[in-house]
Amino acid sequence: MDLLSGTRIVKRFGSLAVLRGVDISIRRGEALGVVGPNGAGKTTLFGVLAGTLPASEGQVFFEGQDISAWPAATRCRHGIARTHQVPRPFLGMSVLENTLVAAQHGAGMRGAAALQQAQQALDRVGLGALSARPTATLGLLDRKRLELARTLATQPTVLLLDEIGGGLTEGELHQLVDLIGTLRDDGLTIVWIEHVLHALLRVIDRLVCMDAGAILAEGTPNEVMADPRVMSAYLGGAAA
Ligand SMILES: Nc1ncnc2c1ncn2[C@@H]1O[C@H](COP(=O)(O)OP(=O)(O)OP(=O)(O)O)[C@@H](O)[C@H]1O
Repeated sequence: MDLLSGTRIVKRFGSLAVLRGVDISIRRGEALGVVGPNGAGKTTLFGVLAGTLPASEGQVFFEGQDISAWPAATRCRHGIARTHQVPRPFLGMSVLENTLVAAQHGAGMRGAAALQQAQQALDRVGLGALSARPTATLGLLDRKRLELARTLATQPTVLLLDEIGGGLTEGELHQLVDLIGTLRDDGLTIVWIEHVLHALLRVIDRLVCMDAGAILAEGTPNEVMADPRVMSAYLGGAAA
């Protein structure tokens, strides 16, 4: 059974149809990559799956249940967590405080349990020793780690990662990919939108390519990358 899926998802902004009947299935325990040219609708699809954007048409299912009407906070409590393309941690707070907020608001935890959950999430991403640091002093890789810790503190079943590799040096990206690989190996289901293809390919089992609000191709990474429609979508996107 799929862990998370969307059926015939349509999303319109006014008269603009940004998603045009997308069917997507995410299997429990898999790492699924999502690629596609700018404006393909990838982030919008994440919004619909996570519940921050209401779909205009279609349904979202999680663990066999129709969750289309669930608000984002309810979906988060049930284990659907996402990172954002532009993370917005509270810069005035410490690393631990930021993670604690996620444990409290995302997972509904309180007191010592929330604190323990936040500390474990920081240890898991390698930020345990920096928990007292003001968030504003973190470098980019550590901010990405913090973004992951904030999602882990909500006790997710599935992680939706939106271009978390952006802006890193090759060496930093390597470390981030290793970290995401350990989360996958721990059994988390991962859906990762990423333009940096070689990073994605080190983690994912399956790949989906979107273009113009629809799924153009899906399958093993090799199958999708060899699909001529995928190449022409990228060239078309670059020329646009
Ligand atoms: N709130 C909104 N109102 C109107 N149009 C929007 C809104 N959000 C997104 N769009 C449009 O929807 C289209 C798809 O955007 P989306 O961010 O989902 O694409 P994407 O595939 O994630 O692109 P990128 O790789 O550049 O992040 C774009 O044309 C974008 O301008």
